[in-house]
Amino acid sequence: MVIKNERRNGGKMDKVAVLGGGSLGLLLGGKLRASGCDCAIWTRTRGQADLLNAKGLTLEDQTGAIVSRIAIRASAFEKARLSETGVVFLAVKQTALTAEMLRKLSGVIPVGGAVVLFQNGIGHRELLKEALPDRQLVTAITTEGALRVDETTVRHTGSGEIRIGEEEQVDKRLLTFIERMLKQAGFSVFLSKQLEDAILRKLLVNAVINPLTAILRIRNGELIETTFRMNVMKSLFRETFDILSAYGLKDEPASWDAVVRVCSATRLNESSMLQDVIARKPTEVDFINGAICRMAAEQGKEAPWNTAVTALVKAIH
Ligand SMILES: NC(=O)C1=CN([C@@H]2O[C@H](COP(=O)(O)OP(=O)(O)OC[C@H]3O[C@@H](n4cnc5c(N)ncnc54)[C@H](OP(=O)(O)O)[C@@H]3O)[C@@H](O)[C@H]2O)C=CC1
Ligand SMILES: CC(C)(CO)C(=O)C(=O)O
Repeated sequence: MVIKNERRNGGKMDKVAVLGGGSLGLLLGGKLRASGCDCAIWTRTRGQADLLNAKGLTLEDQTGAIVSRIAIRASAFEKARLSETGVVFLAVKQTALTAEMLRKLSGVIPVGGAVVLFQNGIGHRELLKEALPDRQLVTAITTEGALRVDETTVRHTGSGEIRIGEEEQVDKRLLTFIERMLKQAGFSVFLSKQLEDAILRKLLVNAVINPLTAILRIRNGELIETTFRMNVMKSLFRETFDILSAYGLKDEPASWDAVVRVCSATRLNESSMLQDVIARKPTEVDFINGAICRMAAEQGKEAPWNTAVTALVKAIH
């Protein structure tokens, strides 16, 4: 199917955009656009934007079967412009949030604009708050699974949910707008006043599953297949839970069950850290296990397991 190549947004300001043409960005952008939202995808390279404009985006289900082909409006981030009250869904890795990137973001997102943060791990909210004063920052935690197959194809590897923080400093109408937009695109969305708990729980899951699958080069489900792997998982889990419990994480047995459940529910997934290791890209380990080590240090505790997995993941390449 040939899709009309839309005018690049030279001079045109976007009202809604997804920054990042990777796994999550293509899933968000594709589904938003398919639901009728006039959302643009901002990519790192001009080449990917050209391909998306020319070919559209192919959305696959978890078996790899094509679900839909969607006409897309894409532009390279260097050419991007956001309207005064625009919303950007930030779908880049934490490793991309360099000083240069933060400077660019502050040039593209006008005062009053909004950014929805989807990153795993912690630390990015504080970084962006400092770099983007007077913009509305919305934190999202998602258990959706996405995998970029190629520059114009994304596989929806697992349906989950999107929790959006209902923080006091964020305009309620903006939150409702974002919630409605994502729901219309087919996502399960919840506004939550207790997002901190969801952030800690996701951090725990990522801190256990991601480094071990990356080091052992196995899929999520293979982690719970042998007693040896379960023992290693349990040790990393116990240490991480103990450190996070000082920040309010509760119920160790239920938390362990949740980690095992995620392994089983996403058993065929390669974790995002394993995908990065295979693609020889920098991983988010510093913002997951590295962050746990820093939290331990603040409490005057040792974190030998988190220290070791951080070092091992970094040592792979
Ligand atoms: N994938 C998933 O299922 C989930 C991901 N997340 C989180 O979402 C975030 C994104 O993850 P994911 O989509 O998997 O990551 P990917 O690596 O697949 O995608 C990141 C995208 O960001 C782009 N990018 C990097 N630097 C820039 C830049 N300077 N300007 C514009 N684009 C840039 C990359 O471009 P290029 O490819 O050209 O380098 C890439 O397309 C991560 O923090 C992850 O932890 C959370 C839950 C689920
Ligand atoms: C939940 C999990 C582990 C699913 O793969 C994930 O979030 C990731 O890979 O980063």
